[in-house]
Amino acid sequence: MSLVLKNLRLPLAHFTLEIDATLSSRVTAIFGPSGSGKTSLLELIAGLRRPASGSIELSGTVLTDRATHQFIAPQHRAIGYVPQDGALFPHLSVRKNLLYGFSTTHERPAGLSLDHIVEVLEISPLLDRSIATLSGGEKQRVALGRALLAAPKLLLLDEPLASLDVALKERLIPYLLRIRDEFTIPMIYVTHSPDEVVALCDDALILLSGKIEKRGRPADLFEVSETPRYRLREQKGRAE
Ligand SMILES: Nc1ncnc2c1ncn2[C@@H]1O[C@H](COP(=O)(O)OP(=O)(O)OP(=O)(O)O)[C@@H](O)[C@H]1O
Repeated sequence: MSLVLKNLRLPLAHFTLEIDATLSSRVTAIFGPSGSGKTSLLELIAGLRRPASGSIELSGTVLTDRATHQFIAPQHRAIGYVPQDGALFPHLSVRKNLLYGFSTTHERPAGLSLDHIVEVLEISPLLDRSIATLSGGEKQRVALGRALLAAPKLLLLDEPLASLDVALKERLIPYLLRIRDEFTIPMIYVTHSPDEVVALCDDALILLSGKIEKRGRPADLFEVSETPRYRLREQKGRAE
């Protein structure tokens, strides 16, 4: 996967988002303080917003180019976007939420079946429950499952663990590691947490007032005082 963000500009309330970067890692972190433009950047990539100038190309396909007036609508980008709140349909069952993404796609790589994703995310006991009855962590797993079932070429995750308590975060990290390692879907992962960057990501962009302040390998950008617990749990094959 190669995501080329070329001279992208998007004026926001207090600054202009200005990004020029090529992303090609398995998991790229976008890290930065609140209001630094992380969600706005994901929305540009998803096609929910249009840049004032610049272009976005995903593995050779132009998604947006202001100069040539090209613009592929969000539903035709093959990009899975899990916004901060998960955006599930609250009145539908877990199964129906999962199948919503499933029914809109045609091509399906091996492994991206309903049964396999339900197994990986351990959500089979939840299938007939309504979304309204789920905990925060269960909803996050269903939102991930729904996005995966649409067989995206790229998965955008906006602070998927932000609203969860520490214990639940630790329980969900192994599921994200499984997604990273079992499916070959690259991810862009927005977070405020250095721990999550180090546990999950191969490349990290630090955003400040809409500009890339720093970029590098997570271990070079963040101090890790001890081996992350997340990794140890994954190696034991535990994902409770
Ligand atoms: N539609 C908009 N028009 C103008 N300004 C906007 C718009 N949407 C967001 N902003 C502003 O742009 C800045 C960046 O917002 P954004 O949501 O991208 O930040 P963020 O880094 O994702 O923040 P958080 O970590 O709090 O979610 C903020 O100052 C926000 O108020």
